[in-house]
Amino acid sequence: MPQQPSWDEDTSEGGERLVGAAADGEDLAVEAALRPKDLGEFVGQTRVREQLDLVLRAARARGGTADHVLLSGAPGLGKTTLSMIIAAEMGAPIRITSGPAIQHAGDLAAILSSLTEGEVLFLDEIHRMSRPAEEMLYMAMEDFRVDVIVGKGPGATAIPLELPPFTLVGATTRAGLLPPPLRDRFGFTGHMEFYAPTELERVLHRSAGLLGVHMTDEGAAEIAGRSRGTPRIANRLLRRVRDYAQVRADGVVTQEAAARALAVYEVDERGLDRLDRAVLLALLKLFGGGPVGLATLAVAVGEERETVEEVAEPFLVREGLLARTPRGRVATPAAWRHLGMEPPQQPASGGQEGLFGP
Ligand SMILES: Nc1ncnc2c1ncn2[C@@H]1O[C@H](COP(=O)(O)OP(=O)(O)OP(=O)(O)O)[C@@H](O)[C@H]1O
Ligand SMILES: [Mg+2]
Repeated sequence: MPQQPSWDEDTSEGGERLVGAAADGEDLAVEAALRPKDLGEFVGQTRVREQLDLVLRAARARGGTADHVLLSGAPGLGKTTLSMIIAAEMGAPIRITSGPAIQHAGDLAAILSSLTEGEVLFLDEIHRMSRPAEEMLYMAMEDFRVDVIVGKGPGATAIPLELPPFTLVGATTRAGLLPPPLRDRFGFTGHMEFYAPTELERVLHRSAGLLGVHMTDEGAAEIAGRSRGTPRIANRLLRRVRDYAQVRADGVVTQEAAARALAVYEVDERGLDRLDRAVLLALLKLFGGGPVGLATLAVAVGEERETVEEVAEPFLVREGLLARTPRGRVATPAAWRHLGMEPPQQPASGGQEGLFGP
């Protein structure tokens, strides 16, 4: 059975985890300063960047408003950043709101009717908008018009309201949850991928420059490898390593300082933290690599079932360390090797032959 990617892996932990992808309070405070301001500064995402560049250039050349843009991808990959870049590149103001903030269609009508021509409306977590608001948005996106309903029951009347042309930028961690009629109304959809280590090194060098931190190339590589493909995590780890370098070394972020600092914070070379390793270790040591049921595995690590399933597993699956099979959780040979053990020659129990190919 194919694994459904789950991008919401870190939403349940309140951002307390050093390698959690959701923004915590400290992130929010520094992120504004670290956000790239234009497409040229935006690292990686080559395809999305090139496509978006064309969309925006063409719109500018026509002297018009850019098509509506949908950005999808895991937390911390740069959706909010890109929405601000879109506005900056168009020389347009940006209005920021989110799906959960729009409870009633009236809330949306109020926002839409106050937009100025060419303005960018950023709708974060667009998959969490209420149904009536969503339907109002369809018409607004397509015809730049909304029907404001006045009154109730049989006497209710719809008053049409013209809107100035605007660009909607929607962001979602779950593109699959968007109703097709909504998805179809975006002229351009950009899917954000996880970043390669070399791209994260560039993000880190840029951030170190802005924060006034001295960092060697090796230091950047060490942090990048532990950042789970996510710029937000890379920037957060950089701040922790900077602290360590200040207090225990000469302030320079070297490979050694980074490795030692992140060992203190229990983030290993591959970006696994204490919980991730506890899950793998239980799976290997107590259950011979599985298969074992989720409930049993959760008891063995002393965590809630949901914590194991939603917090630890998505990254382990993504890294190819753990597989979810109909018979239970199974460790891959890579998991054994990651924890410094030899994978067993024979499959842990019968019937697993062929699970990982020849
Ligand atoms: N391509 C990039 N180049 C440089 N820095 C980046 C890039 N993408 C993201 N960042 C940094 O990562 C941080 C998080 O990015 P951002 O807030 O845009 O993520 P997001 O996709 O909106 O996350 P969420 O789903 O949690 O809202 C920003 O502070 C920004 O500095
Ligand atoms: Mg965001």
